[in-house]
Amino acid sequence: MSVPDKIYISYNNVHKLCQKTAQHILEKNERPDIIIAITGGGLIPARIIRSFLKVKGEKNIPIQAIGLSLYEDLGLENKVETIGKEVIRTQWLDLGALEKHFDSMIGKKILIVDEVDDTRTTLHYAITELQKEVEDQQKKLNRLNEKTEFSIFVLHNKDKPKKAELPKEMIESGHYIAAVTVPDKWLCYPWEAQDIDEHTVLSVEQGNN
Ligand SMILES: O=P(O)(O)OC[C@H]1O[C@H](OP(=O)(O)OP(=O)(O)O)[C@H](O)[C@@H]1O
Repeated sequence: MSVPDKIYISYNNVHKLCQKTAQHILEKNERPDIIIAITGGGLIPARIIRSFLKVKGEKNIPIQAIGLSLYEDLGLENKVETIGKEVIRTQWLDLGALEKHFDSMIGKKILIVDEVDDTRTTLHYAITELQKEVEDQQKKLNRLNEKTEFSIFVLHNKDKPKKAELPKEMIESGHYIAAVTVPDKWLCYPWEAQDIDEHTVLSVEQGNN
């Protein structure tokens, strides 16, 4: 069967992919302490997976949002080709708010959530900068021996050559989780739909419900 040019994804499908991933994370006993959503596409999956990661007697997992945009998407001129510089921060962690839950991010399990891993530029930037953030805290507090565990969850990983890498040990240890790997096609998410009823019908026809 040929792959359609556009892949339609319903809200139901997003919900179930989050549920499946949460079960997987809980089975591995790796419930995160903090969820970091990459806005805007990571927000809805982050909120849904939090419900499925809820455990009786435990507090809700705090969600922090970071905003990352690719230069090309912002239409800026003088684009610098260096990886990392292709991304700009439009929003960053609120460490003050996090400190209401924990003393720091050091030693915590941190789940980064986005909807799609396309060229991997955004995720590479996110993990690199978040690791730096923790290292800075470790140096400041002289707590260099504690291990902070980062994981990534995306709904879809596009099967294509990537422009940037993720840490090798993250992939090898199963801390990179893509609920589905899809061909390099246009992904139509429900939150972008102008006509959600038609969108849902199309996604059901493609089996994405
Ligand atoms: O793997 P990459 O090539 O880096 O692309 C993936 C990123 O692109 C999209 O963000 P976008 O900037 O379109 O913003 P949005 O999430 O607000 O839609 C998506 O949400 C990812 O964050």
